[in-house]
Amino acid sequence: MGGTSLMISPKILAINPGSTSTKIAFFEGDRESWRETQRYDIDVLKRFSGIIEQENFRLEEIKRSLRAHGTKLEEVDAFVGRGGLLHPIPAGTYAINDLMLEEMRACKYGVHASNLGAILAHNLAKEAGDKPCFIVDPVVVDELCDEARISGFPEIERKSIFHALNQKATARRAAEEMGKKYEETRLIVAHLGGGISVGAHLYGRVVDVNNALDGEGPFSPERAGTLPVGQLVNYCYSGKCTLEEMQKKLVGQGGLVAHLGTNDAREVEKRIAEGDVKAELVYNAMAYQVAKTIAEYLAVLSGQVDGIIITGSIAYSNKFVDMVTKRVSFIAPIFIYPGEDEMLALAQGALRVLTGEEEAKTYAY
Ligand SMILES: Nc1ncnc2c1ncn2[C@@H]1O[C@H](COP(=O)(O)OP(=O)(O)OP(=O)(O)O)[C@@H](O)[C@H]1O
Ligand SMILES: CCCC(=O)O
Repeated sequence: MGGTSLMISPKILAINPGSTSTKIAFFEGDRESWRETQRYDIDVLKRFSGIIEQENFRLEEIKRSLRAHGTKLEEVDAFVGRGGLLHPIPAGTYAINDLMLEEMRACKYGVHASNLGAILAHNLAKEAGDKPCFIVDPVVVDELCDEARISGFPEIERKSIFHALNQKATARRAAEEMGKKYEETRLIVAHLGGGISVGAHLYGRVVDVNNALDGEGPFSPERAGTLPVGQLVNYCYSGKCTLEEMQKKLVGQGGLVAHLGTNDAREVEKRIAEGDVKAELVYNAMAYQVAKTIAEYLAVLSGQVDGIIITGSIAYSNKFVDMVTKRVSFIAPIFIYPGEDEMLALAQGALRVLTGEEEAKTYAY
């Protein structure tokens, strides 16, 4: 990959692939010049056997978008992609390397749309003239404390898989609002999206967090969350469904989808407003589980918490946020940051390296 010389206001292209879309944003320094969300028709995606097979298709779509915005590939100084499922790693900005690309392509640690982030960023960087390319705070960021790794079943160690990019970015933002450095704060961050992750941030490290991809934590619009394990085991052996069906029931078709047939929190609120009692109970239960998980981390942080951050798209809902905050506002001041700004977080991660504030880390496992 190209060397990284110090730059004042580098032009950065950030790429964030989701399961049915790719978000692209172009920055000069940390100022966004344009952004686009490319949404793909489900019938078009069906032509591909999996996420990785969509590489060339998405690449061409990104180039089309660059042309439409009058941005030449060669004028981009650096490329940054959302990182996917890799070996567990500390937080930070990583230079994209061959090992990472190989593992993402092979889906060695699992299939996730963000596996394409590094692959797309690398392709574009090469074509632009071997420019620097990075991933930032991928979903496998692992800063768990030793105790948090231990489950009561020695064959199974707890893992850290969560919305690291947005959790870290919003934690930094709250710290700044408090006039402190992120590394000086004790925070609890709840990311409420299609998946839900709640993390305990102790002086800049996420020392405990629910594994949002693997049946831990609150249930979410699409995921089942923590389940009574004995009943789960019995269900798995009941012959009622195959392994693949079970995996889908836990991630993708769990949570609100399983109870109410929709993953859309806005639709659920509409039904509640129309008097749907079941929708109300399930939605209340999701908020109850989020609040309960936040309160668990009060103990992780020994009762000293500077702030609770509520973020992700469901944080746009005053109704849901109120249901959570009424149970946890006794703990610490609440910061509400609706949505996520993963694009800015990606650009800022690249920028910290390009301006010399941080050194790019090397992925080597
Ligand atoms: N304005 C809003 N008010 C309330 N809920 C919303 C709003 N916008 C989106 N949501 C809900 O947020 C949830 C997640 O939607 P989103 O599009 O953010 O998914 P995602 O990007 O796949 O999630 P993740 O953050 O886990 O990656 C959905 O249930 C959606 O209905
Ligand atoms: C687990 C972090 C990302 C996701 O929810 O898919």
